[in-house]
Amino acid sequence: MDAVKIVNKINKEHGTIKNVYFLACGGSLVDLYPGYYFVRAESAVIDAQWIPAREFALTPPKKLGKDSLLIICSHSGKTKECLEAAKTGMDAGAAVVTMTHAPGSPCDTDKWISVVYDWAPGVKEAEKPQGIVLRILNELMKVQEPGYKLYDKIVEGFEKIDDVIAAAVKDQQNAAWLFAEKYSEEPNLYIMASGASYSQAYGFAICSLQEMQWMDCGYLNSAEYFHGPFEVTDEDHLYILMMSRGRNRMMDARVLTFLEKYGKKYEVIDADKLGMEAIDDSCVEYFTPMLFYTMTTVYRTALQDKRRHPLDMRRYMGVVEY
Ligand SMILES: O=P(O)(O)OC[C@H]1O[C@](O)(CO)[C@@H](O)[C@@H]1O
Repeated sequence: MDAVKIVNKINKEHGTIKNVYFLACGGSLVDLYPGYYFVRAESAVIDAQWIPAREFALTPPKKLGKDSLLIICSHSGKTKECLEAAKTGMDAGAAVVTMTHAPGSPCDTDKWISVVYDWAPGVKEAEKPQGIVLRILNELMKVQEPGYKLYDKIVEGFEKIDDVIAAAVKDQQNAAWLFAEKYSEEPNLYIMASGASYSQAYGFAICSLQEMQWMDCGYLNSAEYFHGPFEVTDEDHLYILMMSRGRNRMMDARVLTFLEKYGKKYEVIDADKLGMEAIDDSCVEYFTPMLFYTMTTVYRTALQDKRRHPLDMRRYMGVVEY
């Protein structure tokens, strides 16, 4: 994927981009959240919105127009909500970029800018949806914002993240097996994280556990835990806390302090203990969701093996009409 080429084309055809809409469904929507969060936190000129694709098409923002950019992801390339969102953007004159794993699918068309990504083991983070988005945004902000300072550190981060994640998998594997051994039959659990990594609490819950394991669970932003949800905390409730590295870590740390005092069953996946200090502090929070995504695959595979519940087994999705 050539991010410079993509941004040059957008720049030539649309001028300055003033708002970016991140649109998809389910797991693909999860992949777009860190990019949305990045623009929201780092850009002085661009507004960002992260919206389920169908909602976007039904209630398109009034601001949508030529100076808008849509970033859409559909792994299968044929989810109708995503195609509908792309059409809504095209009709409004916006720039549209789609990412898909399926070459030749309806998403992969020359009607708009289409990126086809690989998803095989060993594919670098820079070439997977989260990385593709961050690279495009890094180029876009470099071109549009003279005061933008993170460019080089992000490029450097991509050189390091794959090794960090590979080592982290080895370090966390045993903990994941033990977690599955202990909690495979747990009736309910909560997943917490914050900042850009909140996406991974959401994805862990809705994709890995609800969809792939049919396990009852909820997701929470660590920032919200003390505003209601903590009232259910006791020695019986089970939590998974993904502790980020970066500015938002203090919110996860506050949750941990509370769980240590009032809870008993909690699993901590800690970016600070998994090598993320290799990435520069100025941008590490935008790489941490890549680490946590891989961690969710380690935990869900451990659960699959222990529970003898195949990750690909579905009773509704793609099986019945809905
Ligand atoms: O990424 P796609 O192909 O548009 O598909 C979205 C669907 O795939 C999942 O992300 C994973 O099965 C679902 O959450 C969602 O319904």
